[in-house]
Formats: sequence, C-alpha cells, structure tokens
Amino acid sequence: MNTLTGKRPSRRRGGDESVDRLGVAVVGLGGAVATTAVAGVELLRLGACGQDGLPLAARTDLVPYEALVFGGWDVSADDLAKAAHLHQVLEPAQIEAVAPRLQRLRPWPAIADPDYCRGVTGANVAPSGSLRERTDRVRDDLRRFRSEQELDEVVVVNLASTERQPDPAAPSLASPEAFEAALDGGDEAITPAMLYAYAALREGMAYVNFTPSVGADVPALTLLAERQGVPIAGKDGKTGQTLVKTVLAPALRSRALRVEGWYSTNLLGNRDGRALEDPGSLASKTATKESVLDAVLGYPVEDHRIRIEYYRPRGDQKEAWDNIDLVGFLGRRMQMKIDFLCRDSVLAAPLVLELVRLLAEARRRGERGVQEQFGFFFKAPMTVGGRVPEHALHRQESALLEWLDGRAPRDARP
Ligand SMILES: O=P([O-])([O-])O[C@@H]1[C@@H](O)[C@H](O)[C@@H](O)[C@H](O)[C@@H]1O
Repeated sequence: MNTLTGKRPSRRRGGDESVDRLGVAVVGLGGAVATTAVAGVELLRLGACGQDGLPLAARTDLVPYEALVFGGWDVSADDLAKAAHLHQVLEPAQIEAVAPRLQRLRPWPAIADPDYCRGVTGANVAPSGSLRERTDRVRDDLRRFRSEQELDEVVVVNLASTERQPDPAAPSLASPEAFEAALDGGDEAITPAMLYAYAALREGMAYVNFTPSVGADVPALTLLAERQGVPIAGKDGKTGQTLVKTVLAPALRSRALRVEGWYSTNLLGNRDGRALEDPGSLASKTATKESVLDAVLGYPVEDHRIRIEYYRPRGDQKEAWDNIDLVGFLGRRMQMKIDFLCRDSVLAAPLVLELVRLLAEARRRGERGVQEQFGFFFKAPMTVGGRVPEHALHRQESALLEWLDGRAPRDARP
C-alpha cells in the first residue's frame, strides 16, 4: 500500500501500467458457472488444483488468476459456499477447502425482470424503479466495489440466466442518444442485461456477455463502447456441444463430406436448464447454437435441429448427443454419433476466467468497442458492423493468438 496515495503499488509489465487487483463484477454471481469460477480461483491460489481446462494458463503476460477479485449480483442472496453446495459441481472437499473465502461473498441485490426471464426468479432484487434508477444503482455498486476493494480495473461479466429476446428493431436501441432518452422515459425493449452493460460502459469498465441474452450487442451500446473507449465481447460461451461442432464441421467441409442433417440433443438439470424451459429463453439459446453450422459449411443444412431438455436428475452433468448424417463419394450415406458426457460449468468457468484476463489486456492496449479476436470463446461472436463471424475453432484460435502476440492489426482480423 502506498501511504501517500492510499493505493497499492502497480506492477509494471513491459513499461506499461499493469493490474494488481482485477475486479470481476458478475451478473449471476450465485450461479453454477460463477461459483465454479470463484472457487476455482481460490483453489488455484491454494495450489490445490491444476491448470487443466484453462486454455491460456501458459500466458504469463496476462493478469494472473490470483489477481482476480470477485463481486456481483444475484437474485439469490445465498453466500457462495452455500450456492456451491447447492449446484453440486465441485466436490464437497473442494468447497470446504475454500469455504471461508466463499462465505464472505454475498451477492448484491439484482436487477430482475420476470418478463424477460421467467424460469429463474428470487427475492434478492433491488427495489423496482425507473430504468434510470436501476442503472444508477448498478453504477453505484460498481463504484463501491472498485473503491472498497482497491481495484485497478473492473470487468463486468454477464453469467445470468438466459433472457428472452427483445424487439431488435426498437428505435431506443438504435443509438446511444435514443437509449439515454428511453432510460428516462421507460421502454420495454430495454432488457436487464442491457442495463448492466450500459452501467459498465458508463463506468468505463470492459464488458463480456457469456450468455445468449441481448446485452451490449445493440447499436446503441456498441457505439457507446466505442465512444467510452471500452472493449466489449460476446456472446454465449462456446463450451461443449458447439465447441465440438465447430471443430468437426470444418473437417467435414475440408473432405467435401456433405452434411445432410445434424441433430443435437442436450439433457441438463442445472439452473440454466430450468431457465431454458421457458420458450422465450429457449429461443435465445437455440438461436446462438444454430448460428454456427451453415456459416462453417458454406451451405444451408435444412435439417439442423437443436433440442434442449431440462432433466433434473442430471444437474450440471450435461449429456450432449449428436447424430450427423453425411453424404460421401458416389452418394453413399454415413452416420456419425457423438455422446459428450460433460459438466457444463466445469467447461464454462475457465473460459470466463480467460475472458476476464483478455478484456483486461484489451483495456491495457487501449482497444475499444467489439473485440472480434475473442470469438474463440463464443457461440455467436460479436463482430464489427454485423459481418458474419468466423466460427471454425482453429481459425478463431489463430486470430486470438496473433492478437496476443501483437501480430494482427485490429482492423485486419477476420
Ligand atoms: O456450448 P454448448 O454445449 O453448445 O451449449 C450449451 C447449451 O446447450 C446448454 O443449454 C447451456 O446450458 C450451456 O451453458 C451451453 O450454452
């Protein structure tokens, strides 16, 4: 601590101002993904777990995992130790090892709107008020978090339950000015996810949307991010089934094996699965899951089906089953079956940790607006000017690594 300024001294990397304490303000802090991410960092800090599942663990030029400081909002007020026990992602012994630190984390009251997310509700909600009052409240939370925790930077991450889509053509979403006016006047096209995104941007904080909800991906907020000089990335983490799809589909295309149909089923019983029982929320998720295949193959697959079933006994242990119908040489048909018995939050949490570190790096480099080079992590990567995103994982990885190594000028990325 510097006794003159009252601030901790900053480490310096390569002559640049660096980050000692990186705040992570999570929308949905009590959820399975967030509790796994927080507990994971605590276990890493204790040296009680390895780095499997963390794709950028070798990048010592990024903020270390141990520098992350968590806070955030949730509709449940349970502390994170209790939440972690409920979600049953971690072993009880893993939770016990870090319980004192998890118990100290209690979510702040959330901005919730049951009209946008019917499946998951709770009592830990901020008093309702105008849209402006709600964003003011979120901004206060962020400022308090930054000062109380003596943070150098804060990244805001959306990990909340999936919302239904708003009307994308609503005039209030078309420009920052229209959005500002709508905050004062009220507008049902403005979703809770957008309120958090707006608050982050106005506070000059980077924003990541790991959900299919519409957050910063409307013209009003992408433009605001540019103006505020803040990097943003999204959306919807590419964790299990879609990860496999975007590895396999480029290979099938390379071998000219025509995909006639691709049937993808998901069985899961976690809180996300419950949220997706609502048809509005489900439509948001299937839209991001559907978006990848035609773009990778270069032709439409009429029979690309996505099914998501909430099946409680599985909890977070998701089964993602795929059947692929292929046509090869001489018109002969073949089938391929994949059964991925995965753990939803174990796949997702490390990606969240990497994204937070990357957004901090983008901020350090003075990047602003949509960060396409982080498309590697998303099912529906945000792009500049709405161009079709790259979905093939190997090309996304190259773009990310080139950016990390400083080889790709920002406007030359795919
Ligand atoms: O990444 P992926 O396995 O294709 O997609 C998954 C969805 O099918 C699932 O419904 C959701 O709960 C997961 O968080 C993840 O988004």
